[in-house]
Amino acid sequence: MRRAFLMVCLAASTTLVGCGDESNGQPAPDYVRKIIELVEHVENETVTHTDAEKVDSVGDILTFANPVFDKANAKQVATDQGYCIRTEVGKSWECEWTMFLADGQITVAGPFFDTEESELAITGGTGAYVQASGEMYLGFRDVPPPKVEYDFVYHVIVPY
Ligand SMILES: CC/C=C\C[C@@H]1C(=O)C=C[C@@H]1CCCCCCCC(=O)O
Repeated sequence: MRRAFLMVCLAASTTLVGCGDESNGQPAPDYVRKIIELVEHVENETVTHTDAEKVDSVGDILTFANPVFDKANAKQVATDQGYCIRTEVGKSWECEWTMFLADGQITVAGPFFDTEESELAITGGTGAYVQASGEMYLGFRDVPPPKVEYDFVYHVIVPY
């Protein structure tokens, strides 16, 4: 049974499709891995300060809702919205946000570091991304001020 399952599983596999383990004797659901590369343009962000006298303090809340472009940074393909809470002044924030793509939503949670790139966990999704998991890499893009753009690379795992 296990051998037959593995053969079917391997036969169905491509670089994007995998098979789970059989820990309880039953074939685990297959899954699709997808890499989605996007460029976020920071256009709408607001910081609500917990201490009106300071520009940066623990507990500050940053909310945002931005347009998101394709990998070539040529065409808008999505929007996002979310928030981050300041956890360590000058160093890090903790964030949650939703990416709205044409075929569904992807949610993430995790850190944003002021001077380092970060990885966030994919926490779920809707539409084509129901039960999504995986991780998202956030990278800084070198663009002339006052522009701010981020690379968002989603490594999504979706059962099918
Ligand atoms: C300038 C950063 C603006 C938007 C938020 C980012 C985004 O769109 C997705 C994740 C980012 C989270 C940024 C958290 C903190 C940035 C601090 C910038 C500031 O103090 O104004």
